[in-house]
Amino acid sequence: MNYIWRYIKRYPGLLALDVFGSLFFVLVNLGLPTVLSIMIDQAIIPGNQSLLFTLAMVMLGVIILGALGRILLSYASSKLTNIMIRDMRNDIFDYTQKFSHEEFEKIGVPSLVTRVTNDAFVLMQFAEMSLRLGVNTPLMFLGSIVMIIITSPSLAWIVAASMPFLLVAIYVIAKKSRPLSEAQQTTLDTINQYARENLTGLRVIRSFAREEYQEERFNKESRHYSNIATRLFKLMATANPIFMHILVWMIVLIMGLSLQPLAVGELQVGNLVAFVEYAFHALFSVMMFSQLFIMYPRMNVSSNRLQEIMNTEISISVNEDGITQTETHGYVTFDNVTFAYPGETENPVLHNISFEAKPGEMVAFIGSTGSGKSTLVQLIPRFFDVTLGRIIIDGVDVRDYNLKALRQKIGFIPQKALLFTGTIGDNLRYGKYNATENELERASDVAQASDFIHKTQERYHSFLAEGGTNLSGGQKQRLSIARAVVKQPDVYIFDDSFSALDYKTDAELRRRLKEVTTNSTVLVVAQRVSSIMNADQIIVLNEGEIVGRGTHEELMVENEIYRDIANSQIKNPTIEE
Ligand SMILES: Nc1ncnc2c1ncn2[C@@H]1O[C@H](COP(=O)(O)OP(=O)(O)OP(=O)(O)O)[C@@H](O)[C@H]1O
Repeated sequence: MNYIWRYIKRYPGLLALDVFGSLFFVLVNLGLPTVLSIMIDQAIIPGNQSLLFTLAMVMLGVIILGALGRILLSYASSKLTNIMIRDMRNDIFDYTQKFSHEEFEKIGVPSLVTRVTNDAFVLMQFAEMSLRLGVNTPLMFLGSIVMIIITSPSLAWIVAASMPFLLVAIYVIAKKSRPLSEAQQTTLDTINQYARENLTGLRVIRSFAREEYQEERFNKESRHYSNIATRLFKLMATANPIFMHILVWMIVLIMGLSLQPLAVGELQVGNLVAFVEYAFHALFSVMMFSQLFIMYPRMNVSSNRLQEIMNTEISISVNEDGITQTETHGYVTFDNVTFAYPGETENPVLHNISFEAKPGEMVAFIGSTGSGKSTLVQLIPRFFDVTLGRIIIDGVDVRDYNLKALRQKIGFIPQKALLFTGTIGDNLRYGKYNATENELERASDVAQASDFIHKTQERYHSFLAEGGTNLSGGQKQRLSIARAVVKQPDVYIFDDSFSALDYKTDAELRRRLKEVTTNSTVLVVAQRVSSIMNADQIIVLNEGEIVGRGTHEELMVENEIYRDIANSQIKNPTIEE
């Protein structure tokens, strides 16, 4: 509730309008039974036509005012909830932008999506309901109780006696709904996860002919969700008949016990009608308010899930006041770096890594799969922070930089090329939004991407489908390399980014890259010896440790692991450039 209130109180004007609409609505609705009572007792029964007409006009006026109050209330509550949810979603989105990989892994991307969409929607429903019912139902209840006592104190106990039945029913329903709501949201996370996996992994699923397995897995979870939802709906559906039952019994009791006071003239017919109406309003207010109470656990679950995002501590801060300028550009030093993935401190995946690289140099990393090559280079832009030791760029520990300034220095080309929806030009300008077409042309030329770009009808204006699915793996990799070249970073990091290229293109691309990287440091993770044999320094990793370093020629003589890797590949004649 606090979480919703934090957003709603930002708009006091709309909140005041909501309260005003509620007050108006309550006053008008409390007035109606009294007008009706006067109408029956003083106009209809004595046959006073002119008073009847006057009171009918008063009633019409009251009804119109009531409708205006309701319109005002609906306007204020829906506008306020819409603004609230917009602000809430924006805040979450902005906050998650600052998340490091650790935070994303902790919550999980599918769960984040469910939270921002579904959980936020639950909060929106609750907020709208609270604004619509939160003020007018308690007021209506109190007002009705006062009017009940005024109208017929001798019958008031019947209303009081009905209340405990109503309150117990509300409590039981709310209590039972909480675990169901929790289970519902968690199941939705899993459904979302399966749907994502299914859509992104469509080709693999089809090639392994595992559609049925996927379907079964998805259907199972879907059935589970549907079962929970049905139980929840059934529970909610029982609420209304129970409430109506209590209401009807109360009215029957009032009618039965009113015969005696009516007979002796203690009670007028009009008063009785007004009394029944006030009793109805009192119970109905509790019933309406109970909807909030019943929905509260569900809202609470969703609110906790959203607050969990906002309360997640960001392990790698943006460091706004960090260093933004350095004298040199591109000097990289690993000083005794040890790294363990968060939560796995017992088993570091990198041990005591030290090396240096300077502008104009190419340092390459090779080793068996899982030896820690990708992890090592991901520490430079601080996707994760080192556990022990330091990484120094241009004389400054990476943790002391303003994060944006640090990443500005780096051109990271990931293992899996990722492009965004938009034109080829938009994608190439991702790291330098004001790059000219000439710059794009040059970068594409270096990245061996010009040929296929020129073959497209609109060249740099050609549209790429989501994730670049209308391109081949090699084309995506070349565009991803061109994107980094456009940025002209101080440090290039190629994380196995040549793997989808044929040997000839790979060799030509590396030759051309030299032209644009004379003042930059190039770090290359590779599986193919041919991609790195011209490196100034090759670092051989094994199980997270450096087990060899030197040039290709030196390592071929001195290092058995390197020699084994190279020999297994040199059997392929195309390796020779
Ligand atoms: N996000 C992660 N959380 C926990 N452990 C991880 C994570 N990513 C990688 N690892 C582990 O870290 C080790 C090194 O992985 P890394 O991806 O750096 O190896 P690599 O040498 O780049 O392998 P490859 O050549 O197959 O890409 C592996 O044992 C891997 O299981």
